[in-house]
Amino acid sequence: MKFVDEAKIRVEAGDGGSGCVSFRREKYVPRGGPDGGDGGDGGDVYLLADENLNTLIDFRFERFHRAERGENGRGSDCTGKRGQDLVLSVPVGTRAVDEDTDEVVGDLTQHGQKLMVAKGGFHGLGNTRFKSSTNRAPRQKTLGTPGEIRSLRLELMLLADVGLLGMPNAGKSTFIRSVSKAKPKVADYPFTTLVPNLGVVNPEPGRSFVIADIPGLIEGAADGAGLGIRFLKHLERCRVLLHLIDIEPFDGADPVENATAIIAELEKYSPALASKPRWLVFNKTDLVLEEELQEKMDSIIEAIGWEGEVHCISAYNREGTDELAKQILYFLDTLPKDSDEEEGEQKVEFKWDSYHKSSMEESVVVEEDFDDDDDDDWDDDDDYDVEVIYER
Ligand SMILES: Nc1nc2c(ncn2[C@@H]2O[C@H](COP(=O)(O)OP(=O)(O)OP(=O)(O)O)[C@@H](O)[C@H]2O)c(=O)[nH]1
Ligand SMILES: [Mg+2]
Repeated sequence: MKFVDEAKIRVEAGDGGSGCVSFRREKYVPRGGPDGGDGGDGGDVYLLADENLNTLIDFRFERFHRAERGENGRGSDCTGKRGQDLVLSVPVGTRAVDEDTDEVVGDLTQHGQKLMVAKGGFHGLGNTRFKSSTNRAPRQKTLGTPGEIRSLRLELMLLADVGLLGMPNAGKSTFIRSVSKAKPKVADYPFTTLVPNLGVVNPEPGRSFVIADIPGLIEGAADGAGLGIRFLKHLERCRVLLHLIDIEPFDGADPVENATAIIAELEKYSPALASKPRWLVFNKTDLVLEEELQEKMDSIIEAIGWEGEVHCISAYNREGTDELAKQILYFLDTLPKDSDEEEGEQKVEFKWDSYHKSSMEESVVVEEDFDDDDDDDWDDDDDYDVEVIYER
């Protein structure tokens, strides 16, 4: 089963700054030569893989991203400043696809990997560059070339960070509805959920994780009862499991038996999965009187011999759910990352240099109405047919 998070964005690299036409004008320096500086290159747009991000949710809210334009050149041989690059952080595993051509721009597979997605325009040349023995007062300059504009589709194969475990009807789907935008079906009968659902939880701006809701387990699941354990494999790559316990099952079942059954099935299925960090979450606390709640929880915890973390929520009323989501986020931060050993920035080759060559060819302009207040005729042969061979 594929879970893909997707976002469409538009990236615009900065335009190159234009060259300048200017002449040195100074007392006691007659016939000062050309001194128009070059423009600066436009900034590029990069994607940077960041393992601290899990989803593309932020890109849904902010779609347009633009790098800085290069400054124009100025007189006195001043070169314009290069435009600043724009670096967009994306989760590791993101693939960038060009929306217009469906070409894969690149995959970001490792933390720190950097991919150029739009190249900044090249700078224009100032008139100093056109100086020659036959044309000592050139009035030519070139404009900067436009930065590349690209519509991108970012795709991310989602891996759930958090998996939900529990009996049918424990309220797993209700919980995922309360903390994310996912809307799996909720109903008061067992096995409402037949296929896993993923939800993106966004407890703090710019930070999020993915939670997976799988069909409920029952006793004997490891041997095929109910929907069996075939969905447990979806939890294998989760980093935390939440075991939801219905504190007041409406069919009168004993929460202790339910909880032990789940733990037993989990251990039977895979000791590795059973040894993952796991939190106990009591749900439907609204059905129990407040003064009895603690006592009830304590007795269940004692009966199953639980020593790990415990939380209580009412998924239906959204009580304690946001708090729990935040705690999960902080806990995920403390876990070691897969890629801790292999860090380092990697640049990926950029393929579209030819794009700029073509736009460069059209961009030589001549500044005809340049206000040259020096009326001497020391070099007035308007020699405009200067050949420009643009090289970086
Ligand atoms: N009173 C109360 N009812 C809840 C709460 N959370 C869930 N329920 C109800 O419990 C029933 C089952 O909820 P689901 O979210 O479908 O349970 P599930 O664990 O996803 O069940 P399966 O998909 O069948 O495994 C629904 O009728 C919910 O309205 C809660 O906090 N309080
Ligand atoms: Mg469900």
